[in-house]
Amino acid sequence: MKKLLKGARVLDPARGLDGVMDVLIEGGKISAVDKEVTAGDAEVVDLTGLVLVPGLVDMHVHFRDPGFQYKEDIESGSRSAAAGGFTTVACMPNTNPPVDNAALVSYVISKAERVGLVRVLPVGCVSKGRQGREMAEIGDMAAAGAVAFSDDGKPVADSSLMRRALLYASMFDRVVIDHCEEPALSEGGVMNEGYISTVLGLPGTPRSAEETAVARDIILAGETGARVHIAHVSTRGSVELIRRAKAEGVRVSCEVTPHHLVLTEEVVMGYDTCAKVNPPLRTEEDVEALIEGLKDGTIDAIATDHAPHSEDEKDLEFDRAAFGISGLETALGLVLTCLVTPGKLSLSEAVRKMTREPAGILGVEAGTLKPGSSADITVIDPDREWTVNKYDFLSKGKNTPFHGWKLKGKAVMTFTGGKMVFKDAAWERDRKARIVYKTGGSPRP
Ligand SMILES: NC(=O)N[C@@H](CC(=O)O)C(=O)O
Repeated sequence: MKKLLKGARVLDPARGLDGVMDVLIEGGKISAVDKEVTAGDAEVVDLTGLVLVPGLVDMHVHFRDPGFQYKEDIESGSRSAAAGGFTTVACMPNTNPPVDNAALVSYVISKAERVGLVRVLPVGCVSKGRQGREMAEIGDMAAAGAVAFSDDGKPVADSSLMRRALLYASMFDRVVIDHCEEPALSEGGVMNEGYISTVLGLPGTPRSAEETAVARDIILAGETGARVHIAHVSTRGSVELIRRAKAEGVRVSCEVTPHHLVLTEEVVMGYDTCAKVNPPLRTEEDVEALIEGLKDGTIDAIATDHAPHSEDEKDLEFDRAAFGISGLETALGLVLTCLVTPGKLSLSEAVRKMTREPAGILGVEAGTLKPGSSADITVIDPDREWTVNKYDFLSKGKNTPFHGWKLKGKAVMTFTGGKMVFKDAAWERDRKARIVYKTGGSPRP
């Protein structure tokens, strides 16, 4: 079955493409991207006025399966990803049991394939049971399809274990993703340490808890020559450390979440537990440094750290609630509204950090529209105005601090391997109505 996606602005930062073009899909693959492609027998989809980009890649999600499926499972997580415009996600192993062996890596892969909506790439644990003591079977897990290794949710606090894991993972050309947090400094902290934590009477986590761990990882990566990836960077100091390390040739990459780019600790003022996240939301100065880091290439990728929780785990006193934000369905809208529209980041830079860059860090073939590659495609309506409604989320996790936010720009169609895995029904209705209004006739089928 051939499909011809016609007339969109096609943006593929991996290949430096930006212009109105047609995209032909054949046998689940991209077969042509060009001005005026003709294919007589293809189903034609008119995308005039829309933006077509490679399927978004999120290198940091929590799908909670096995063990915590009441928060999310691979099916609900996949639906949520497709609705957010993501076609590839890397899934963290802080499940129950933790994904620390080849059998569990295979479980995640086969369940995701059965669901068949998006590509779910398992990240395996660095340590057995995520206990931070003994190294897990990294080689076995790599052979079974783990794309990276991390104890995310916890740091690899033992520096000797981290050093050995870096060396060992590099033998399989895999990256270690570290949740940088020095436990002795962060212990008990539930928000950023500062004036607001003092006013609210909540224990704070200082920036140094993150930065000392980032510094250690940089030193270990420099010494071993192995690659390290720093998850969810949140402070100005971390950005500066990583910038300096990159300039010195250390093989370090990092990501930032949409919530750390658009919110500060001030949203905690009302004790909203949906703003309780790890690492904590910081200050304006940190947000500015994170955006600067994105622009100058210090920060490679935007990743959601999609962390769904049940209502019972959030509807509690602030210090007892779970850490985490359900982020897949708001990420693109937040990036477009808060970074691209005000000119802080170009559309092309934003797309690059949500496609090519994370795919490159994980070493997976995704994030480009190169002919011959899998037809993983996201169609964005940059003018679509919408209001975040957590009850509309396809994720089981309704824990968002963005409920009620008015955003502009949205994924309206998502294709994985040429198959449409999401279409925004409300948007489609409005578009058809607009066409009728313009032409005064019946809408095109
Ligand atoms: N980011 C979060 O606030 N929560 C994550 C784990 C983590 O990275 O702390 C989760 O798994 O819930």
